[in-house]
Amino acid sequence: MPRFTRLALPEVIEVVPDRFADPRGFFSEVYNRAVWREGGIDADFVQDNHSLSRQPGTLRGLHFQTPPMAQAKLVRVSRGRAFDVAVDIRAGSPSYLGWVGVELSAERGNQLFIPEGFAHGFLTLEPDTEFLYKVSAAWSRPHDRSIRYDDAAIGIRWPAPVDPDALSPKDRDAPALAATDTGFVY
Ligand SMILES: Cc1cn([C@H]2C[C@H](O)[C@@H](COP(=O)(O)OP(=O)(O)O[C@H]3O[C@@H](C)C(=O)[C@@H](O)[C@H]3O)O2)c(=O)[nH]c1=O
Repeated sequence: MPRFTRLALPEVIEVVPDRFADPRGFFSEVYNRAVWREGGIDADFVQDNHSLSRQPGTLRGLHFQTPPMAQAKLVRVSRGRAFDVAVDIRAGSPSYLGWVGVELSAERGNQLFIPEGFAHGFLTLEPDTEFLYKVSAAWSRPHDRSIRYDDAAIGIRWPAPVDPDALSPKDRDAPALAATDTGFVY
C-alpha cells in the first residue's frame, strides 16, 4: 500500500508508492484510482503532462488556472530531483498564503498532490530533471496564471539559487499574488 502523508497544509498530500524490486529493476504502480482515492486523492484526471528542464536552478511557477478551469495536480519526478511547492491562494482560507515544499526525486519516486485553490511551482536541483504529472482540467490559456515565485507576501524559502536566465518570460514578468484575481474563495 502506498504511503499517503498530509503535510502542514493538510489538503496537500505526499505519496510514496510501493516499489517491487527484482533483478531486472523495479515495478511500481504510480496511479491507481481506487487506491489513491482511499488515500484522499479524489480527482478526475483528464490530462497528463511531461516536462524536461535542462539546467539545475530552473524554476517553473507559481502557476494555477482560475475557475471554472481550476486544476488539481498529481506531480512526480521521473529523472533528477526538484523542490516542489504548493501555496494556498484561497481568499479567506485560514492558511491563505501558506506554503509547503517537498523534495521530489526519481530515486524515491515520491509524488505531491496539489488540490484546486493552490498555486504550484518547482525548482530543479539536478540537470535534465523530468516531471510527469496529471491534471484534473484541460489546459486553458485564458485561465492560466503565473504569480511571482519570490512574492514577499508568500516568502517561499527556495533551497537553491534560482537561475534568472532559465525563467520563462511569463514567470519573469509575473505579478504578485495581491495584484491577481485568483477566483478562489475558501
Ligand atoms: C501547461 C501547458 C502548456 N502548454 C504549452 C504552452 C506553451 O507553448 C508551452 C509551455 O507552457 P508553460 O510555459 O506554461 O509551461 P510550464 O512553465 O512548464 O507550465 C507548467 O508549470 C508547472 C509548475 C505547473 O504547475 C503546470 O500546471 C504548468 O503550468 O506548452 C500546453 O500546450 N498545454 C499545457 O497544459
